[in-house]
Amino acid sequence: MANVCPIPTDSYKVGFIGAGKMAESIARGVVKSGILPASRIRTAHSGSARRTAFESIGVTVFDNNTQVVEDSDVIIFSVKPQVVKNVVSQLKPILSEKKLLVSVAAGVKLKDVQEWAGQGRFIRVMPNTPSAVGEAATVITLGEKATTEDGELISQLFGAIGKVWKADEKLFDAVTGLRHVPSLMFLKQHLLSHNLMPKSAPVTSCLLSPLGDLTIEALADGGVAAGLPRDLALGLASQTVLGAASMVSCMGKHPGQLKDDVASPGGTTIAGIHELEKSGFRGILMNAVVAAAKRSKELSQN
Ligand SMILES: NC(=O)C1=CN([C@@H]2O[C@H](COP(=O)(O)OP(=O)(O)OC[C@H]3O[C@@H](n4cnc5c(N)ncnc54)[C@H](OP(=O)(O)O)[C@@H]3O)[C@@H](O)[C@H]2O)C=CC1
Ligand SMILES: O=C(O)[C@@H]1CCC=N1
Repeated sequence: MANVCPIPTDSYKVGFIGAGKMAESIARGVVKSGILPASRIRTAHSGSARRTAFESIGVTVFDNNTQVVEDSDVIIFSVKPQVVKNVVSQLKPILSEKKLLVSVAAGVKLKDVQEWAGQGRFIRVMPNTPSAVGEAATVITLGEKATTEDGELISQLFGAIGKVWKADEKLFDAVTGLRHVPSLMFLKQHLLSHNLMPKSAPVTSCLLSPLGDLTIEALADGGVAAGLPRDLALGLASQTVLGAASMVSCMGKHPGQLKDDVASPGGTTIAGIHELEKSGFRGILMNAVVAAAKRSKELSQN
């Protein structure tokens, strides 16, 4: 660790390589939390829509990745998993030991990014889009060259936008699987489409609680089946459901849009959603709501 240069904790700058939906969610949440001012966040993109999305929160948008790396202390790689290798390899000459490097790419192992970068202190982070509303469920793991101080800095940064767990990298596939099944978005979508919300609030609120409980328990069981310790699985499941509900309530976006923001082409989320749809998941929830509403009506007629 002789050459490690500590990141200046009260003045560090964060740069996103990849100005997409995940980077925007983190940047929005970080600025809103107050842990970093927008003036200490930067990214790069050539398209006007993505530039405007970041500029509207006060983030500096450069024209290229080199400017982002040169002007940042913490670099967050937030491009699609399929392009991480190219991007890291291209930036390799300027990824000095002074920088703290973070990857949020699903399914990309630390040993690979470390090899592509040739050097550097890497931390792998699996966040989710409720970062934007301060309700993320984030899991981090430290690469072999990252220091305890590096881990604390990243835990604090992501802790400002949600809950953070540290876990062994071998659990990351299971974490990703558990966290990206946006179940409550479907639930609310169908409560709304059946006019069961908000008019019949007593019925839906009675139902929402046990449906939420069952959803959390089922997600946690899935996490355990995929290899997560029960405590971690339950913590992630409950925070994920809370995050999904907060996004629907706070963002003013259609739940289907929020789901689309999470599902990458050929990615993990769409694979999970495909399974849910094959099992008739939305129909099951709709039937449960309609059956409970019908029973409530029967009881009121007694
Ligand atoms: N969305 C989510 O819920 C989550 C995503 N992740 C991970 O975050 C990463 C990003 O995902 P997400 O934000 O959804 O994807 P997006 O497609 O929204 O964002 C990726 C961005 O990277 C840009 N990009 C592509 N190539 C380059 C390049 N060479 N240099 C700089 N930027 C480039 C894209 O540009 P362009 O706009 O031109 O395509 C796009 O803006 C992925 O690795 C994913 O696994 C992790 C957890 C949750
Ligand atoms: O769907 C995907 O694969 C990405 C990674 C995690 C969330 N979205």
